[in-house]
Amino acid sequence: MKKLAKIYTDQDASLDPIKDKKIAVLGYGNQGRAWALNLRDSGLNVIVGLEREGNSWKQAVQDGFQPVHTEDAVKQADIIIFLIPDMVQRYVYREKVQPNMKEGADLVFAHGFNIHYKLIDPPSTSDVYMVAPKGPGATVRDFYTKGGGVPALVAVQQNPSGKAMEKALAIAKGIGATRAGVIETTFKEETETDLFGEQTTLVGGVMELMRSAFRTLVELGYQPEVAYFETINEMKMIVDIIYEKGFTGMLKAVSDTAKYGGLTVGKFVINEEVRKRMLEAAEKIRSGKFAEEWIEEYNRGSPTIKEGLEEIENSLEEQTRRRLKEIIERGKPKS
Ligand SMILES: NC(=O)c1ccc[n+]([C@@H]2O[C@H](COP(=O)([O-])OP(=O)(O)OC[C@H]3O[C@@H](n4cnc5c(N)ncnc54)[C@H](O)[C@@H]3O)[C@@H](O)[C@H]2O)c1
Ligand SMILES: CC(C)(O)[C@@H](O)C(=O)O
Ligand SMILES: [Mg+2]
Ligand SMILES: [Mg+2]
Repeated sequence: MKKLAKIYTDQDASLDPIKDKKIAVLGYGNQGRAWALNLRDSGLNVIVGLEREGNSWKQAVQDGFQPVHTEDAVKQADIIIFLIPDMVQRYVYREKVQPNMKEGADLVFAHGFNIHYKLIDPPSTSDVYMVAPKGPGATVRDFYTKGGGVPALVAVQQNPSGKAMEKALAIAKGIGATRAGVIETTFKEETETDLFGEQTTLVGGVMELMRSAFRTLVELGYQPEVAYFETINEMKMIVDIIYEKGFTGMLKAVSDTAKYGGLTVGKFVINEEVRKRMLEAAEKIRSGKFAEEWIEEYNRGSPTIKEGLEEIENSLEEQTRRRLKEIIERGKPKS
């Protein structure tokens, strides 16, 4: 049998190792805002560090922080958390963090990309660890304010103090993750599985599955509104049941006709060919080829992202959603 994962919860974690430390949260976007607010609400000493006095700065001020420029946050910090885009981290590290950080300050990540692919080479005197929430930033904040927490992975890359894991667990506790549970991993495992998940399932796979089904129905002459409700809108309801009760619970909640069709046609559509492509996607991540391609895309000004977003925004799926928005809003539960 495979070794069971090591899981930590609230009883295994204490805020003590970081309660007297100054924590610099660099970035105030998806994760940055959630972490800064949760860590502050957990009684920790947070300073928000930002590059420019732009939208993030305004948002941080509105949330009661007094943001400072990155280098000023870094100078004071015992713990420096990178919550800026992955592609930006190495430049900010090189230009603002490394020249200004206190010797031995901790470097903390929410995703292993820059360390695993060796884009950042941290000083040997720093603890380097990761707390990677397994959910979007807005959910990290939402669950925390409602007494819960989004599960996370923790990993230690460098540990000159010998206390890196205790501090990783303390941060995980501070953002609410240990209220759920935190799994110990490595930078390699987190980086590769996170990229694989977002590409093949969470972001790419699910979206393209829904879009392909929508387009098939529309091409066959069915009304786009009917196709939208069927192949896109209902997904949330089905996934909510999977979240609450697993696949078994979901299969119980649908008709026998849906069970039979789902159990047979699901495998016909998502077949061995698709699995082969999933393996290819994993290989591209593991070999570093995906990282190389993404760095190159970013260096060219991310044209593929820009085109992709524009194509989706103008797509029939999104046009249909805009038409159905009021119905969807009206139908949402009121409490
Ligand atoms: N988005 C998520 O929910 C999520 C989930 C798990 C892990 N992560 C990881 O968390 C980290 C942050 O991701 P995110 O999605 O929260 O980032 P984001 O795109 O929301 O980051 C935006 C913040 O970074 C700042 N920023 C943007 N460009 C910058 C630049 N050129 N220089 C300096 N600052 C800049 C912005 O001002 C803003 O404050 C990444 O390592 C990511 O992989 C994200
Ligand atoms: C929220 C996700 C997809 O899980 C995260 O991994 C990201 O990169 O945004
Ligand atoms: Mg990711
Ligand atoms: Mg992820």
